[in-house]
Amino acid sequence: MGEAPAFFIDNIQGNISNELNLNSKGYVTTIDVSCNKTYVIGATEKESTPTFEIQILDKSTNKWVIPIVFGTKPKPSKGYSAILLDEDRILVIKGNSSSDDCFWFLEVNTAFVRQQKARLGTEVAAWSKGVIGEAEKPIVISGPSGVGKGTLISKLMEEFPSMFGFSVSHTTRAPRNNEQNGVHYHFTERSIMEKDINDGKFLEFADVHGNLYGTSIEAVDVVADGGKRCILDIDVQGARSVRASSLEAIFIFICPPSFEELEKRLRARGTETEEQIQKRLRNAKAELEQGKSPVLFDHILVNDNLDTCYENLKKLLGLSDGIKISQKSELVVHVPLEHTVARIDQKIVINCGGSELEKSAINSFALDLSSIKGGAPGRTRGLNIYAMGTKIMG
Ligand SMILES: Nc1nc2c(ncn2[C@@H]2O[C@H](COP(=O)(O)OP(=O)(O)O)[C@@H](O)[C@H]2O)c(=O)[nH]1
Ligand SMILES: Nc1ncnc2c1ncn2[C@@H]1O[C@H](COP(=O)(O)OP(=O)(O)O)[C@@H](O)[C@H]1O
Repeated sequence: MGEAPAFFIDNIQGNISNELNLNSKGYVTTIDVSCNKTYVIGATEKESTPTFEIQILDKSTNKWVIPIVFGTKPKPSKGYSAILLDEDRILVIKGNSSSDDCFWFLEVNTAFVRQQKARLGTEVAAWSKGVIGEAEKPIVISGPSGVGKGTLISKLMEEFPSMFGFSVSHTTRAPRNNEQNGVHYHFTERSIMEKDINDGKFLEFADVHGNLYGTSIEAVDVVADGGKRCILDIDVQGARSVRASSLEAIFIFICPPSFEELEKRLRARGTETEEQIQKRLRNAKAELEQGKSPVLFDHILVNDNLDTCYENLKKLLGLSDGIKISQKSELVVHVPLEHTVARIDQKIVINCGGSELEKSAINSFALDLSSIKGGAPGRTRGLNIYAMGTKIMG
């Protein structure tokens, strides 16, 4: 069992404040990581915009290093606690915040951080927001161009608007007449997308029909943040990449009743030139071969009659017996400015103090980190909260 104080310093003196260039309103926490590095996490209010800054003191050389920081930073509060977990990430608990915004992880030696350190040859840290509970498994839908993936997904989203959200992919292809940027795709340039891929922002990407397509980690997280189940419309290569990633999903392959029917639909849609249609049909042959793989896909649906196929899709998603009621708890825990934290194995005990009793029904609870998943550059999910030995969230 270790102990970490909840502390904030409102009058910083000496080398740390000089190096961090904090003004008098800054708040700073130091954490020793391994035996030779001290991480200084400082919240500043430069030009009235609060921000977090990070510096590392390498005790072996006695030098300060400013790391490249990935991920979305938390908005600083006036007090926070920090506790090192397994030498690879620091849990930062924001005071005066509720549980949908108070748990953040500063990753210092996770696989993602090590990968970026090796790529950039410099110190790297990465923020990841902690989220209570787990998101429902995303649904990956693949199949050749023109088979009806988009049509089926639109039907599902129309019938169950509060249940499903679409993962908006990035692509380098030009928008079609009816397509809106940010709704159907994020239309982008290859050089920008390649940089973001290198920065680790993509869950998967692939060259499809001569253009780059990819699912950003943010695209999937945004849907889960809204309490919805994410649907991905991606090609077979992308499905394979997601299968190999840490994201657990359900994989569905949509087949045409025949190759001739596929060609007919593609032409009837009227969105591609003859050259593009030929390219899509050539690729469809390979995709139909790979789509038969039971290792890759959990379900195969033949889209012959649209209504029948849609009913079958709903059936395998457990939706044919009416709308499923969301099991999400609405309970939110408040962590006050002054609190203490202590670590017991994979649990962090947060004591909010007696004075907060009236504000919060729970004045002491345990944050269970034994099932955390994901992490930078996305959210860290699977946190659970228990009050006085009783599980209340997650
Ligand atoms: N790997 C991958 N494939 C994608 C992504 N977004 C779309 N695709 C696939 O790219 C292919 C072409 O999509 P699109 O240009 O919209 O044409 P359509 O399938 O004929 O409607 C389809 O197989 C999509 O499933 C993505 O983010 N990643
Ligand atoms: N079962 C079906 N029978 C006939 N036409 C279909 C069927 N499903 C989809 N379509 C039509 O086929 C075309 C291609 O469908 P679309 O959803 O755009 O395919 P994808 O997203 O897989 O490329 C569209 O014009 C759509 O209306």
